[in-house]
Amino acid sequence: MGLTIRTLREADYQAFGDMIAAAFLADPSPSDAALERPLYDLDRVHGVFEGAELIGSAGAFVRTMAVPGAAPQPTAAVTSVGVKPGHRRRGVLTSLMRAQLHGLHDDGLEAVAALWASEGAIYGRYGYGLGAQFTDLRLPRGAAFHPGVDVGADRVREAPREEALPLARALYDRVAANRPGYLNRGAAEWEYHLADDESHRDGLSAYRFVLHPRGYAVYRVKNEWDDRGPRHELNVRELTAEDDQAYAALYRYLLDVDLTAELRYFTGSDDPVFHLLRNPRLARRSNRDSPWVRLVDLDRALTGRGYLSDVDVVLDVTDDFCPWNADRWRLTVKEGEAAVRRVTDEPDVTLDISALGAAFLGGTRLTTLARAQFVRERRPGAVRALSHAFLGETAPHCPEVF
Ligand SMILES: CC(=O)SCCNC(=O)CCNC(=O)[C@H](O)C(C)(C)COP(=O)(O)OP(=O)(O)OC[C@H]1O[C@@H](n2cnc3c(N)ncnc32)[C@H](O)[C@@H]1OP(=O)(O)O
Repeated sequence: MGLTIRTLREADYQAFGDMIAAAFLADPSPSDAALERPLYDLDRVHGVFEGAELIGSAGAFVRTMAVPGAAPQPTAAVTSVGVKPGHRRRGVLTSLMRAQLHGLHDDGLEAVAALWASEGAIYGRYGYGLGAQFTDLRLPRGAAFHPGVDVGADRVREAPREEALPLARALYDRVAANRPGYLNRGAAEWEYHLADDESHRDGLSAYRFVLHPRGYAVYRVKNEWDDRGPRHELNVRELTAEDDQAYAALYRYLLDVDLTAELRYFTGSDDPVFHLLRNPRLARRSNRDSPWVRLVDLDRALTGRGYLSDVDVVLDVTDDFCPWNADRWRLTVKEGEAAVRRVTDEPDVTLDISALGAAFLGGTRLTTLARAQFVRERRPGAVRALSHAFLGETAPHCPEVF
């Protein structure tokens, strides 16, 4: 039977939830389906049907994402990608990715798409590059800071969710725009991000909220007792602060919670807490990939971010999946202003669109990608100059999975 592809309608929502659950080897959850419904604009979820049966989907939330040196950019936050078991390796995902990326290009709203990949080998073929890495960080309770650390005198206190959430939201809005990789969050996104009924806790406690006048943290506790007593694990969901003193004060508080043995936090790869420690070797860190970034429209994406230095290079870009990007482009950054135009000049650098996606948030160096043979230099010095211009002041990080 032939396959058809179209965007979803309200009547498809239940089948969509059931199909995604089946794809992720989970059981359908009516409460999750209700929680997630406000997040979706079904016009932006593509479905593949075999006859009347929905067998695959790919959605995109409309969000903005902070980028280096410029205002946040509208970003397609790609989500709910799945194909039913039994229908795989017949090209369904490829047809979904094509419909989605070509649709985004036609709509002209978002020049960039980003996603969290379930498996690392899936999205490179569609022009996504590894845009950031996050760190699974573990610190032992009580780990001391170096003697120069100032945690200030402001009180850090715990507060009920109803009191803490509005303050956390306001604070997040103030800082997120300047943190590459952070997404804007409306009420529905906050509800989803901090969903706290039993099924979301994975055996851990309810969320606890910690407030500082210029920051907040949210954590859960995994209870564990052994023959030497309590060895609870404090799982930080989010720690956000407006300045370095508040940041250090919140970490100090979390590191000193009685009964715990270890703090665990999926944090940014350059989280400065490593340098706050008197003995940095106490930190155990392992890095993972995500989010992955895809330039939907190269010229709009590259002019929508800032650059660390001026540069003038001709890029020869390949893009098998979105052919409108495959061309020679001159990127000129002068006094912080970027211009991008199609040219026929000899190229300085040859690269695939996925390398530009990887470098877009300012965390993955193009010089590193050149050493990994994703980027080829045609004019000596061109990759170094381009790589420097792309760097951000901090490593990008996306503190939420979408
Ligand atoms: C943003 C997100 O939501 S990430 C979540 C992605 N979803 C999941 O992981 C749920 C479980 N998995 C699935 O639903 C499916 O296996 C999918 C969506 C990953 C792939 O769907 P399929 O329809 O089987 O993919 P399709 O047949 O179009 O494959 C396209 C290519 O990708 C490759 N591919 C597909 N899945 C994988 C994978 N998990 N790892 C490596 N390669 C893969 C295929 O081999 C094929 O390669 P080829 O073009 O060289 O032949």
